[in-house]
Amino acid sequence: MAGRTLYDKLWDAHLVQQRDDGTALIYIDRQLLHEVTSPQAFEGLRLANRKPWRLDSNIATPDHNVPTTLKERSIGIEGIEDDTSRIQVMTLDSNCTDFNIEQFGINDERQGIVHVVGPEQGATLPGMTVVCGDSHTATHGAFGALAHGIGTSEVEHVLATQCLIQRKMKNLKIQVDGELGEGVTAKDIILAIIGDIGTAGGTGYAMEFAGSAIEALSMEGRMTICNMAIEAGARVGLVGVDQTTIDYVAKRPFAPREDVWEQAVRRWQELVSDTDAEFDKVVHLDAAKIEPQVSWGTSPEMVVGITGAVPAPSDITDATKRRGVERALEYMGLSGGQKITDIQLDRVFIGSCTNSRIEDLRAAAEVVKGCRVSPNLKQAMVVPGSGLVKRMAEREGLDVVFKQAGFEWREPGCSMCLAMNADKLGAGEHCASTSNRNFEGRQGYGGRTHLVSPAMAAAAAIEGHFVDIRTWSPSRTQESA
Ligand SMILES: CC(C)[C@H](C(=O)O)[C@@H](O)C(=O)O
Ligand code: SF4
Repeated sequence: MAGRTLYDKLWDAHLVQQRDDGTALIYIDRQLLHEVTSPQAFEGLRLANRKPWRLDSNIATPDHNVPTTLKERSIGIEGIEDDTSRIQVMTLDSNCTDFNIEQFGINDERQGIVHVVGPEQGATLPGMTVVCGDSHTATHGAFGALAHGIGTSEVEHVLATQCLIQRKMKNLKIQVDGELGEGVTAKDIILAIIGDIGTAGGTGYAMEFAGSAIEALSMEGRMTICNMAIEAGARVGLVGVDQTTIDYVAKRPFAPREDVWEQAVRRWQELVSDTDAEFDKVVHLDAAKIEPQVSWGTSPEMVVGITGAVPAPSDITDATKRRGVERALEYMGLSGGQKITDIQLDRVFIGSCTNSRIEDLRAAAEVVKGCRVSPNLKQAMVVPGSGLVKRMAEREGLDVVFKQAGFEWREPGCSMCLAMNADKLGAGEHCASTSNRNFEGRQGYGGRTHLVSPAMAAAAAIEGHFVDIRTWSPSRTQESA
């Protein structure tokens, strides 16, 4: 028998029933819930007079609609000024109480973006199936877990039955070998991959990231990469389990206790693709060739290295492609051929489930230390991914570094990643953002998003435009400003 991929192994281990029509029933180990996609699911349970099948498999936290200013947060749910947001967060709260589901509520220090909270708590473990009514659930695949987003009716189905109807995907391997250059990060790897294969490149596949460059990454870096698998069209991103995975999980609140730990580790170590496993498609990338990336357009595949330029429509022969680029340039207020380093910024956002973990904040703080945010910016903000990330950062003094440089230091949540709360871009504003989507209006009506790594966002905040982090030296230190 041919070897199996990691995805095959996870699938086989959770298969309840294969049906003749190609669909299958799989068992779900963990469901994460947030306020946007759960209300109708709970309502459905209520109407059918059903109870959750396995209470302790569910964990909830509000993230999309929570305000990030201390002023609103200190009051709790009642303090949320926006009516829709307040109702959403309140509804999650009362549903969790009614159905007896564990929630890290708005004033709980463990609250945060669901994809930061799950792994941080050890609620995401190797070998699990993890679902959430959220497309960035792919993040959790960094642990060798089969994780993907689901729709609200499926949230209800999982609550009620602990199972999900799925079709098996194909296997795609993204092999990234070699060493990253100084200042080049996991975010640049995934942006470069999407730039290469396009936003449909992974459609229909479970996408496993492998190779020496992936193995060298921390869990934070691997999560950043799997987080954006969905932006490459794949619902599932995966990284095989190794010692880095196990070290991260050890002693987390929801991790297996001491008496079963060794047993769990032995099972987890099998969660890698067999050496003779066959993938339906393999893509190779050389890590050493990846530059810090900046997206210039309205899709994550519209991305280029920092030394590059915005494409000129006149160079594009394919008419459909040319029109797509023209439209994106018009929306973004950029001209063809413009150098990336010439793009002037209005705001800088460091946060989101892609890049708001402690390592991301450390990387950004390292860059801004002793510098001043450019006076040309309207705002530069740092939004930790969870209350625990925030506390850890504050213990390390990172909040002081950011504040002294002129950044706002906020409370945890999705924040400016998408315009579902008070943190928004104004029309026409350019934002260097560490998030994952740059669609039209994503960060606010008419807003213009440029996706970058935390280090690149931090340096851009100091200069007011993009710079090459590899060669940059700050023009504005705190002494000179
Ligand atoms: C609101 C939610 C359903 C959505 C998602 O599915 O990803 C959001 O988190 C996003 O990033 O666009
Ligand atoms: S941080 Fe952004 S991408 Fe992540 S879950 Fe929230 S809105 Fe979605």
